[in-house]
Amino acid sequence: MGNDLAVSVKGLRKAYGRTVAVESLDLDVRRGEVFALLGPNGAGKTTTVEILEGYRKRDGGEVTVLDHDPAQPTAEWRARVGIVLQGTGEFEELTVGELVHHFAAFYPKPDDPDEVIARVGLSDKAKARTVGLSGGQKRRLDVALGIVGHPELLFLDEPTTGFDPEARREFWQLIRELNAAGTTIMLTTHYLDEAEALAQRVGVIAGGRLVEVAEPSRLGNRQSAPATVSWRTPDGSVESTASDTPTALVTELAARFGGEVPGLTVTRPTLEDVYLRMIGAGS
Ligand SMILES: Nc1ncnc2c1ncn2[C@@H]1O[C@H](COP(=O)(O)OP(=O)(O)OP(=O)(O)O)[C@@H](O)[C@H]1O
Repeated sequence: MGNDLAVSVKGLRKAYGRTVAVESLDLDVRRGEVFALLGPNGAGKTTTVEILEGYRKRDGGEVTVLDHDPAQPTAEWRARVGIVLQGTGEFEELTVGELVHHFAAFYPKPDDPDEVIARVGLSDKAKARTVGLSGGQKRRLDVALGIVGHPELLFLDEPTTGFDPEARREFWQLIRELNAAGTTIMLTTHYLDEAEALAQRVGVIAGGRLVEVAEPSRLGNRQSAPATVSWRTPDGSVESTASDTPTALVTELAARFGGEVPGLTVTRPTLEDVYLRMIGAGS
């Protein structure tokens, strides 16, 4: 059947000896979406993603990636899946241009390597040896190598770790452009703002199990969680109340104060608040 899921996982299990890394994991990634997998260190993200990429064997469960079982990878299937690896140090003597052209040759229908280099913002470094690139530039090169084969599905493992704020913003823009051009993207990240900025849906994994999948704004019922309304009382102390109807409360406060409410703030739980609660680390 023509499938609208790029990734389908049911009851995935993987153990390393006595360490159960992933247990009873169900997960879907829809074609065309950016899906972010969030979770603390050791949660099972890399294990899961490497099983999906066809680089680790699972112990149990059903897994389909682009209508194919990744435990039986074929060259044709691999060409449809892009993987952004962390660093390709063994090619340090090659230039950026040489390396991207070299990788393009592995694929049946690659994109134009020079266009890919431009898309990741490395045109002015095309003739530079990769050994001399900065950390952020190396990461862009990793992305170029991951996308030059024109993948339908792209895996990114912690793509912006070590980036400065400007490089992160530029990288996010690149991911959005790839996604707008039709690439399905699955990324793992420790950055909640990154998941919120990029992903249509976020999966939170903890202790090898999927705790929740939701749009970032809906995670942990964030939107409908009570708001905390705070204000300063006439004696100078700060009063705080959790309220399901903050607008009504603010209106009442405005009437009580005859206009401006001193020190007024209205907040809802941040993505970080609900995330920390989910993984059992909240205060
Ligand atoms: N090759 C391996 N051999 C033995 N244990 C492993 C191996 N790979 C992972 N593990 C264990 O499996 C569990 C899940 O690890 P995994 O690398 O999948 O987590 P992660 O969510 O990617 O973590 P991080 O955010 O730190 O990268 C951990 O307890 C880890 O120690």
